[in-house]
Amino acid sequence: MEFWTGIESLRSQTGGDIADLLADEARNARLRARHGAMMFDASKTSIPTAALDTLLEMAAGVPARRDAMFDGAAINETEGRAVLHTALRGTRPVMVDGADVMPEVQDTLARMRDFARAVRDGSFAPNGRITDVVNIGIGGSDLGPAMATIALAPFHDGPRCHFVSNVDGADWADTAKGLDPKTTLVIVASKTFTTIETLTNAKTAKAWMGEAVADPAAQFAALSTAQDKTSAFGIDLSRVFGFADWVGGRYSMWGPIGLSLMIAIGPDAFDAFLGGARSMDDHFRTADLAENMPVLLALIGIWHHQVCGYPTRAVLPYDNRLARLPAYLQQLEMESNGKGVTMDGATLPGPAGPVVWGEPGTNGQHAFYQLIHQGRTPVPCEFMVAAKGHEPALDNHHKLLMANCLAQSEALLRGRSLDEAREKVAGKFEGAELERQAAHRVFEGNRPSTTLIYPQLDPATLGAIVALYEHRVFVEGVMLGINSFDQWGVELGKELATSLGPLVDGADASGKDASTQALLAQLLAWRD
Ligand SMILES: O=P(O)(O)OC[C@H]1O[C@H](O)[C@H](O)[C@@H](O)[C@@H]1O
Repeated sequence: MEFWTGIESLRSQTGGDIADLLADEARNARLRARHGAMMFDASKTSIPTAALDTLLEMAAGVPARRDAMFDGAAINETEGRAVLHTALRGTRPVMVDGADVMPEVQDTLARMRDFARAVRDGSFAPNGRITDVVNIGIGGSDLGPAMATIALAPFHDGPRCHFVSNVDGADWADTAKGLDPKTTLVIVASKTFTTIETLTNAKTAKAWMGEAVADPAAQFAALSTAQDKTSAFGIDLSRVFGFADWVGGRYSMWGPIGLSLMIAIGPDAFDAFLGGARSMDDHFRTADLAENMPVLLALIGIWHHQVCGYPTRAVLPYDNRLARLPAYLQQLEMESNGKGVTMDGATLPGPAGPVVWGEPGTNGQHAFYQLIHQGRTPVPCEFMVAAKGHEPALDNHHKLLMANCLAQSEALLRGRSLDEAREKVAGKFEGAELERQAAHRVFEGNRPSTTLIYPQLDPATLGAIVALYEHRVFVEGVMLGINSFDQWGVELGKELATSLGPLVDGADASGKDASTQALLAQLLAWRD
């Protein structure tokens, strides 16, 4: 069925009562997917079984495209590239342009392991044992390892890892403050090695190190597809870890871009992380569409955004160590599917990806949940929670965390009726004031949420969660008929920043619009 025709046909099925729908256990079971020890439950949404069937029909083209991706076809058509981040964690041969890419992937992984071990055991110690690692990168060369390094804190047994991304000198300055240049390893992570933020920070780091050691470049490593540029920067090829252009930046933490994570948690735990993602790949490749977890997430996403018209979705991990997951998913989802053009160049007839945002629970509850519960625009909430924390002595905290997570999805579902609200305030107010006070305490309810649960956040589980979201983005992109693997929308700002460079140094700004001229004039006046 043609996608937008299908979307139109589904609109008449929206607005159902979730509590009523939940009475149908056969429906609920179809909205639950399991993989390994993970369970995803989407039964607290308004999707009726018939709509799920239609959405599954609309996804009929996904398997062929999925297989093309795993097999190395050039599905990133605007850049003429294969999309093979799955090969970075894979074991099967994959042919690109007639050659198997896996030997090189394995070889680079083996070099990363050797280097990570040498840093961790102190055999790599140009000016003393490495105590701190600073990853300098931005976007896909930062968010993945930064998110995962926080997520896997209980598994850290290597040097401390820091992440500098912003061109704002504050980022570097605040990070460098506590560091000893003699015992710091700087990893410059940039797929292209042309990103101005990263190169600016890398040069600053080199100068900082040069004040303390004779050969600063000896304490630098680089992660990039551009070895000519890493060499020009002065980094010896033995510490350059390359990858091919078929790895998209926001899909790259499974390979060299994950080096800082590997140094933090060790090569074995990193292997477990890859293994978790690989198991999700296998599930995605082989499970029936109706039982396929990434497919189910994608169908829920399409139901909420394209069919129901909800403009955003919130990712709410009740897992403090997943604090950076929403930021990571913002890039993964919004850079991949924030598109307005179909693969063949036509304007999309409807919206592509939604706005993705979020914060860990329970913090968000005391900040923005007010709007989620009583604002006029429903926000589909994607909760996640583990059965166990990593602090057995603080299990009372973990039980509260689980109770809060479940309570929020229940509150969104049930709401509070006017009668219940009246009961709450009866005795405190009377007459018209009672009615007024009660009205403020009404929760509409019937608000959708999904919940992903898992036994404990460990490397394999994190790998599986991230791969789950990667494939969800893929399925949504295929169904929308867009290219999820380019990012032309970030180019214009970069070009204009280059043209503004001389202007912030005082060059003639008369070619700029009136607003830009006024802002520039005031900024420059304040610099005098
Ligand atoms: O890894 P790099 O080449 O330095 O790129 C870093 C980031 O910059 C770009 O602007 C893209 O939007 C991102 O997809 C990319 O991850």
